[in-house]
Amino acid sequence: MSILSLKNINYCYPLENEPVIQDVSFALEKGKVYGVIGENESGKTTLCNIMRGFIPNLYKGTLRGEVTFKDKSISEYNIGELAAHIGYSFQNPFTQISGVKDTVYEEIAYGMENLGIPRDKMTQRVDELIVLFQLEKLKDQNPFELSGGQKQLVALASVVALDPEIIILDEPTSQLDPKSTEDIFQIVEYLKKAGKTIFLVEHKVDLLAEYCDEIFLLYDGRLVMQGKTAEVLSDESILQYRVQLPQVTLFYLKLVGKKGKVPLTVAETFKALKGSGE
Ligand SMILES: Nc1ncnc2c1ncn2[C@@H]1O[C@H](COP(=O)(O)OP(=O)(O)OP(=O)(O)O)[C@@H](O)[C@H]1O
Repeated sequence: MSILSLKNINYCYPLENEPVIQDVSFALEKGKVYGVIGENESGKTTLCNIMRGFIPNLYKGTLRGEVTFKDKSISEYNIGELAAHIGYSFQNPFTQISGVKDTVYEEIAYGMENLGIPRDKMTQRVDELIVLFQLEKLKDQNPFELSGGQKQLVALASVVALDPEIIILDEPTSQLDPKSTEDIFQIVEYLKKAGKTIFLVEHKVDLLAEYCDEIFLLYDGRLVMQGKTAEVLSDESILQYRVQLPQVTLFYLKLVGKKGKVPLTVAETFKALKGSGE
C-alpha cells in the first residue's frame, strides 16, 4: 500500500526559468527502504523538500503536480503537523540543531516537548535513542560543541524521536567515519523492521546495495531509473548518469561478465564465484 506518492511533479525555483524537477512520479510503500542516487545538483535535496512540504510552504517558486500522504494532498496538512508524520534529516546537520537547548539529551527531547508528549514517555524514548545512536558519552555536551559527524547523529536521533512513519535522510553519512556510517545503516535496518518507510539520499552505493529494497536514480531533475536494487545497481547503463555500481559488482562484471544473477555485495560475490568455479 502506498503511503506517499508524487504525481507528475515539476518544480522551478523563484526567478529561475529552468525546472529543477521534471515530471517525477513515484509511490512509496510502507516499510520499504528507498535509496536515492544521482550526481551533484541532480535535484535530490529539492525532491526531499517537496516531499516534506517545505516546497511550496517555505521555498516559493512554481510547483506543479500532486504530493499525496495517506490519500490526502500534503497541501491539506499544516507544515508543523507533517513533522510528526514525515521526518527529515537535513544534509547539513548544523541547520537542524535547535540552538535553544544546552545538552544533546535535551536536544533530542526538544521536538517531543513541542508535540506535548508526556514527560515519562519522553524520557524513556530519549534514553532508548541515546543507546541506539551510541550517544552515551555525549549526552551532557552542548550540541554546538560536537563535531560535524556527531551533530549528524544527534540531528538524526531528534528526527527519529518523533516516531514519524516516513523518514527522509539527505546524505546522513556525509560527515561520518566508516564505522559510524555502518552504524547509521544498522539504524536504517532497525527502523525498517519497526515498519518505517525510509527515503535515503546517499552516494555510497556499496551500502545501498545491502540495505535498500529499491533504488531511484535522478539525473538533471528527472527520475531516469527506478526499480529493485538488484536490477538497478547491476545495470551498467546507469554509469552514463554519472553514478557508480558497487565495487564488487564492477569486479564481477569484469571477471565473469553478465552471466546469471549479478552480485551486489561481498557475500553474494563470494557465493557467485564459488559457484562459477572462478
Ligand atoms: N534555493 C535555490 N534557488 C535556486 N536554485 C536552487 C536552489 N537550491 C537548489 N537550486 C538548484 O537546483 C538544482 C538541484 O539542486 P539540489 O540541491 O536539489 O541537488 P542535489 O542533487 O541535492 O545536489 P547535491 O548532491 O550537490 O546535494 C541545482 O541546479 C541547484 O543549483
